[in-house]
Amino acid sequence: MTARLRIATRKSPLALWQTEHVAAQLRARHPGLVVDLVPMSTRGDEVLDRSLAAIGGKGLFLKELELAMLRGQADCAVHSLKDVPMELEPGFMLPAILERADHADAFVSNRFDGIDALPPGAVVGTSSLRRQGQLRALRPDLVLRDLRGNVNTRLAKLDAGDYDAIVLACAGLQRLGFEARIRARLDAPQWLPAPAQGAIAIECRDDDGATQALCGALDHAATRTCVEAERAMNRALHGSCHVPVAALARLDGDALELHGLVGAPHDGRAVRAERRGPASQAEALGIAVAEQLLAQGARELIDASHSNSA
Ligand SMILES: NCc1[nH]cc(CCC(=O)O)c1CC(=O)O
Repeated sequence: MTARLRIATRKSPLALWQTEHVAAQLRARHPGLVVDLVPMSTRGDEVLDRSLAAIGGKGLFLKELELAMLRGQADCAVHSLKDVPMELEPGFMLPAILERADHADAFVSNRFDGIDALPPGAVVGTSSLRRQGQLRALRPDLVLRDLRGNVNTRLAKLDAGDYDAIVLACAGLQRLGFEARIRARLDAPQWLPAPAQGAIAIECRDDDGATQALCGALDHAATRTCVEAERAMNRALHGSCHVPVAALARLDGDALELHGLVGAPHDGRAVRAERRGPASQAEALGIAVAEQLLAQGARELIDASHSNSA
């Protein structure tokens, strides 16, 4: 019998690119394996006129794909790990986290070279509270406007003249062939990405050993260690995904270094923390950095942005 693996995916160009990338790697690792894509539409993709928080959070992007796995229509699903809730649905696990691509955010503009070059009162598009908070902290004068939709849609809105600049993830732009649109990389330690930004994850049922064995071949241990610390920090700070939290862990031999930030999109306040620990204690490091942030008042900043995010 020919071994076959069906991968559920969202239909956005970035999701399809990422799933094709996983499929190609699986075929290379397992000669003879037949890998098919099962593209699906999710509520998170369809409802564009309301904020994600208002319609139920980022988990919406996963739900239909998880149902397909429960119904036996797909064996696994591919996600951007930064869009995966800190707590997975019971019955699911991540058999592989692929090697991280560029973790940084990108400043994209048709007129300006970077945040510092923006004139007073310039209009910057992003719906991410994390990006809004960091922009506000650097430049209280900027006008921040919502910008939703997939990467291609957001670039089109910039080109239509709706914004002076927008902020996107470098990884998504690079994957879709838009690397040339990156005017500046917004990078650590001044600017921090979303927890797990740039990392692709495969999700499957935790009772499906055959799929776990096939997908496990793509797991990248160093990336898993880093994102474990980042996600543990985020988990310790809140329950939902729609909060102004940023984190970046880097592995240097056996030493793991984690930078964390909580911002306030509305007034530009921000608290930061950083700490090093052994790679074997990634989760504890994440919790320790979260505690440092909470000791500086992070809870108040998170609650303030919640009450304003609708
Ligand atoms: N929020 C959507 C999303 N989810 C993952 C990426 C980029 C790819 C990645 O982080 O791996 C993007 C686009 C963006 O933030 O610009």
